[in-house]
Amino acid sequence: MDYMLQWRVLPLLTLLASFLFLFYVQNSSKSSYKECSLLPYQHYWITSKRIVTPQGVISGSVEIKEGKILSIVKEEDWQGKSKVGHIVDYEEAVVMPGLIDVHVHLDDPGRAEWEGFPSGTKAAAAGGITTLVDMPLNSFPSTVSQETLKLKIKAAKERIYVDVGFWGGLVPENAFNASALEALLNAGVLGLKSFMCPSGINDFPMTNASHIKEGLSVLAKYRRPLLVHAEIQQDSEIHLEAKDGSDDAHSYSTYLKTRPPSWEEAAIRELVAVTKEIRSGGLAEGSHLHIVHLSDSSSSLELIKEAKNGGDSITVETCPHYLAFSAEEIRDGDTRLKCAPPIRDAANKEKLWEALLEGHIDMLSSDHSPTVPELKLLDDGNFLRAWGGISSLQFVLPVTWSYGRKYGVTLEQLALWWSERPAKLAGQELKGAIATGNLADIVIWEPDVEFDLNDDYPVYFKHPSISAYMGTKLSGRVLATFVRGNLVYKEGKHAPAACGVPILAR
Ligand SMILES: NC(=O)N[C@H]1NC(=O)NC1=O
Ligand SMILES: [Zn+2]
Ligand SMILES: [Zn+2]
Repeated sequence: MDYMLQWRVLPLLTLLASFLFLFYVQNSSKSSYKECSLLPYQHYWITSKRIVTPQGVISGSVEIKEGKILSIVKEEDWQGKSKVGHIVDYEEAVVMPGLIDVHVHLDDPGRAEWEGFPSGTKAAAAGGITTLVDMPLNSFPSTVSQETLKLKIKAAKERIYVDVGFWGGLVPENAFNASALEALLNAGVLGLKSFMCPSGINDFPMTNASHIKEGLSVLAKYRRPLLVHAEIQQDSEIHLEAKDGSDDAHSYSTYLKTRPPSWEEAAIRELVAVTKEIRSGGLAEGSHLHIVHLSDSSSSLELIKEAKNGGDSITVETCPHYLAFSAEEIRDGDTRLKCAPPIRDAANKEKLWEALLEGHIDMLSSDHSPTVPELKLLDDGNFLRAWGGISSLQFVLPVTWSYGRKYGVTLEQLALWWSERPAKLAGQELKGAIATGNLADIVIWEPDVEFDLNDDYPVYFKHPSISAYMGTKLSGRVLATFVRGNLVYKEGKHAPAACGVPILAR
């Protein structure tokens, strides 16, 4: 090519390449929009004989348009109504608000080999969870500042299949630094979380009552909750070091003795004293305390009931593993069931169910706290050294249903414990119920379909072998999960693109 010709052709080629590039960018963003959902409609109806609404279970249809619930029509009012849009008929399957799990450790960034945003949120979607709130610890660094929250958001971006909010950490380092806490809250955490005993994670130290009081008073201005892991180590108990390495370390009863109910009781007593102080100081407006994963259904629960009756703004959650298992049945060396506070005896479990059914326990959460199999020490079975935490994220709906049936649990109760009340705690007023104007976060499931959690079962969270539920039979199969109107999961298949969004409080 001669020199002059090159001069004319090159700019033309560059122009052509630019056009092609722009065309590609435009179209790839268009196709990724469609990849968010396995259903190619923006306006459609979900029909079923069993739709769980705050007004009860109805037979009818839910109209969804551009991610929101546009209307809910009962079957008897359906005739004569003009039906614009596609109809998906789920017949007898249950249509319920998507679950909101307010207590999940996704460990991303920093310990993504334990769990991760893609794996954790795929598991959530397959289990009917449409929103989860990520805990500030077990990832690295811990989410204790504006900067570390940014790292979380960056790690979550375009990698989450359901919506994800974040709790920030209240730790000694930031507790007396109101401007640091405000920066973290302004950056969008939905509230703060702290520990009253060692957390098991070095960069997440425990707090005392004065840290907690400071945290609660800053949070009150934002009307966001403080979540607390309520256990305080008591002196009188057997020393871990003395027992470690002995045969006893393989027996569950040894571990159980190391964390008696008095640990929970001491923590809750102290927390209630703090809320009383805040009230007497006239600072209670907007302040809210949430106790995570209650296991002790005796004295600790009584203290919570008293405080609630006295007008304190307190809520409490428990987890499916405390409702499904009891200490008596945990085999020696089965560290899959090690968690803190520990799973207690069968009588304690019965009382937990009673408290839940009577409304003294407000909600449920998974406390999905995974690790790698090596740290669960499954081969060795040393309860004192193994990682404490139960992997369960994908299974919480069928577990609550399967174990709750014998107590007469209703679909409305499931929606209350897993959607409505968690939505309120997380400040998500457009989520948590199938109601006109809300976001279309919905799970479709078949309560009577049983399945075995065997090795062939598709589990999406990492390391299913450490989950205490593997090897059990459950009832309640999730058919489909919709997040803001996107069908993100359908019968073993996820939408191609991860279109969940980070939820930031403002
Ligand atoms: N660090 C951490 O996730 N700890 C959790 N595990 C557990 O069993 N209880 C917890 O608080
Ligand atoms: Zn905890
Ligand atoms: Zn936890």
